[in-house]
Amino acid sequence: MSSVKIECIVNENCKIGESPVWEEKESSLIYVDISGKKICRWNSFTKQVQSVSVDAPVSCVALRKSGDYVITLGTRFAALKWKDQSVTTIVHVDKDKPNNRFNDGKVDPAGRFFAGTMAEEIRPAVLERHQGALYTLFPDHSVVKHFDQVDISNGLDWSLDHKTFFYIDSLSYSVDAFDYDLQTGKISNRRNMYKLEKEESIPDGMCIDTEGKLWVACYDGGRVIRLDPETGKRIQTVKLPVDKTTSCCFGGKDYSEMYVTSACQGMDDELFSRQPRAGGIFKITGLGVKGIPQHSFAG
Ligand SMILES: O=C(O)[C@H](O)[C@@H](O)[C@H](O)[C@H](O)CO
Ligand SMILES: [Zn+2]
Repeated sequence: MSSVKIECIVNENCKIGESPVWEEKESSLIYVDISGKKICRWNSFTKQVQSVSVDAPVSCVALRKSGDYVITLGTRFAALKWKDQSVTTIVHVDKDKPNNRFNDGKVDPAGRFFAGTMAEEIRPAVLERHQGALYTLFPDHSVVKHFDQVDISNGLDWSLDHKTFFYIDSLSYSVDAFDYDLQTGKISNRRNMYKLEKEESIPDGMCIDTEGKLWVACYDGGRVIRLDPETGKRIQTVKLPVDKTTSCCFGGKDYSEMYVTSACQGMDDELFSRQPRAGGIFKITGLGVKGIPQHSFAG
């Protein structure tokens, strides 16, 4: 019955590919290579990748209402103008933590940019613990810290009714839920929604589909899993030909395709020779579900 097909659409070895975002107006997939320090744009018509190099780890990219993009660069929220390849700092966070950098981020349904930080890794998943925090950049460029003590700030998306915020601190091996107040952007009432099984390894990026189910990329698990937040159960597993799957988003025509980023940093030669597509970008078709367009930062 299943006609799930997986294709490597960008056969380049991102060190840490992350933050895939479908940009409808360009029919393109935007993503970053965190330690490769670049923002990339894959055009679905030409199949070509353009990129902008920056001077620090760039951990996520989001669309901006006024056009162009917002990014998290080192410990800064910044604006990126694609044409002139110019980057301007909006706000600096974690100023007292020189070893920190931002990690995953996403824009909420009201146009606020959420992103969290972490200590720089010594090697994958090995880092000074509890150094990260979760922040929101509001459209007026003010910043709020929601909580700290985070290991690796990841995941994040909102339920379709905007009443729940889903979040991952990777080293907790769980997907958490919060109550969400869309009016204020406040989160409360943290609880565990799903605990990863051993072979699923480390939860990383995630996205929601039009049925309200969550798709989580499993770092070192070589898969994306589909979770039902109502029951806290896994309902589907899709395996990929690389272990270090980092994040996922829906895109393409009608948002019926899933795009998955991956990483190769920290792999030894033996593993790399068995997984030469590590760090590539993958497209999954035939899932039979669709996603929703990403929100744009309103500031
Ligand atoms: O992509 C990210 O979110 C982090 O920046 C990565 O470094 C991995 O998640 C981490 O290595 C897994 O533990
Ligand atoms: Zn991540």
